[in-house]
Amino acid sequence: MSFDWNYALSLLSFGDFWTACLVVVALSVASWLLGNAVGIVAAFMKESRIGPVRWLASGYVWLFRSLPLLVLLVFVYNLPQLFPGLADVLGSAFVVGLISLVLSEGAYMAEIHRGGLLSVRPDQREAAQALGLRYLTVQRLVVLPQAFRVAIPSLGNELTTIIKLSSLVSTISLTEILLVGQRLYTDNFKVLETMLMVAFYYVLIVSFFDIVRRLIENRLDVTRRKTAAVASADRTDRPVLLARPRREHTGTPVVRVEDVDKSFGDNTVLSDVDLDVHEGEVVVVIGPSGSGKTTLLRTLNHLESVDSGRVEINGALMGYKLDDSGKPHDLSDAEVSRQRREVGMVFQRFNLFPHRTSVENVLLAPTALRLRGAVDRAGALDLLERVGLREHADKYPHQLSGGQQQRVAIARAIAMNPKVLLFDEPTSALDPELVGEVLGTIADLADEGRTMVVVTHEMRLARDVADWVVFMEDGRVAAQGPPDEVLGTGATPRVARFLQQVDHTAPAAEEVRS
Ligand SMILES: Nc1ncnc2c1ncn2[C@@H]1O[C@H](COP(=O)(O)OP(=O)(O)OP(=O)(O)O)[C@@H](O)[C@H]1O
Repeated sequence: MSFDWNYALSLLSFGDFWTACLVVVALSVASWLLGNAVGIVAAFMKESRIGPVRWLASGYVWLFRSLPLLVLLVFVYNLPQLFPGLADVLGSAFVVGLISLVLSEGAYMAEIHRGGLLSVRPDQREAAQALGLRYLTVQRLVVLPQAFRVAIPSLGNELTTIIKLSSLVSTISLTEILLVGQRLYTDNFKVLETMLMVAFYYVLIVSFFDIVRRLIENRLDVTRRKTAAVASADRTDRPVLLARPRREHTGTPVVRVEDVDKSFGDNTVLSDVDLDVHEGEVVVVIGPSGSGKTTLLRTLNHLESVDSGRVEINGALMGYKLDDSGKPHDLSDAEVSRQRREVGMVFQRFNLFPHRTSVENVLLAPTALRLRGAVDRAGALDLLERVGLREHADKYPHQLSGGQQQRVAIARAIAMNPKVLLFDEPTSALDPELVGEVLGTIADLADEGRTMVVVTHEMRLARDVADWVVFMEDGRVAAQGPPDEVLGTGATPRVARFLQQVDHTAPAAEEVRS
């Protein structure tokens, strides 16, 4: 018996196969889309802090990853025997196939999405929270797009798997490609010829979706875009900082910290901390590593809660409300997010959103929050102009130098027009030659009269830009006052020793004492 090529090729124009292809595509795409939705929900549930929610998701993933699809199909198909009310819905082989594939694939996709979610660095969530975005908005605009980009290759594989698994639905009489072939060869016994063409149709569909997957991957992966040469001609305001007239440490405080204590387990990180920051004042916080500077800064926008004491921004207690007996209760996510909009934050590692261009980073929060009078694209471009980066507006973070990224982060923070700007070691992650441009931008903001709290090891900032310097040691404010006093002749021996370590132009402790 010879292979009948003419017959095999004639099946290329056999209409039933093409109709069956459409059924396979519709079933596979619908299962993939719904499986993704189930998978994302299950992935979030598996990461939940609530035990029963986590157990429910784990149970689902465990059960449906263990069950063979064929068993599930037959089970779902026969459910109307137990529940006759389901006969209408489960009368269609397509619906039975869809439900079974979604349940089964959702379990696999949950693990893929969980991997994607875990790959998003926690500081991305923090940067979005610090902009005053609520939990769900943070997930939608910042976490999921980044997680999805990581998951896309594996999710593409799942679509291929689904397309192939859809052949199993022939067992419950869905007229898909395999069933069309089976019907043909039971009539004419040309098994090999028919199965060759069945294979051809599956390969065709899988190849088509492979191309689509690659296109989507390319589109979503912004890091594959060509890195335009980073122009060195952008404005780097001041090569050296100019000392500015000091502002008096008086008036109504924008930030008030009173008796704040904070521990991590047994480690007391802040103890009896008091601090006032007045409107238009630049407070620079210095001190040895581990003295609690960053933790103090993070309590100001409630990225870190306090154990006792109070933090007030513009007169409002940050993160808590007091009941009639004066007992503090946590504010809701929405209330804390609203408070955080008053406090801009710039992080040591910039924490720009890598899937958004510079201008989109600046616009993300104002657009998502739809605040009245919020900056629009023109406003965002103006802000980028102010930090000397107008011509880099459409570049992605990976196409910018560290100093440029930090200046975009500054523009992003001021786009919310906060009452106070916090800087957490804004130059520590920069190469030395890029430090000056960021310091210059901070000095410009000081000249504009912005209220700022800056944690830094840059003594130039403390000496030339600060109105008030706070020296922290072992979680306490060990000294505070105008820079000339704290860092100059009035420096305590401990501050003088610290200055000697970080700033070789400082006078030695002995000179200070004499
Ligand atoms: N989330 C956390 N969990 C546990 N311990 C923490 C946490 N954050 C900070 N700490 C601890 O708190 C102490 C103070 O840390 P913090 O980062 O505030 O100090 P710092 O003065 O900013 O130090 P550096 O100048 O090195 O950044 C350190 O001992 C640190 O290990």
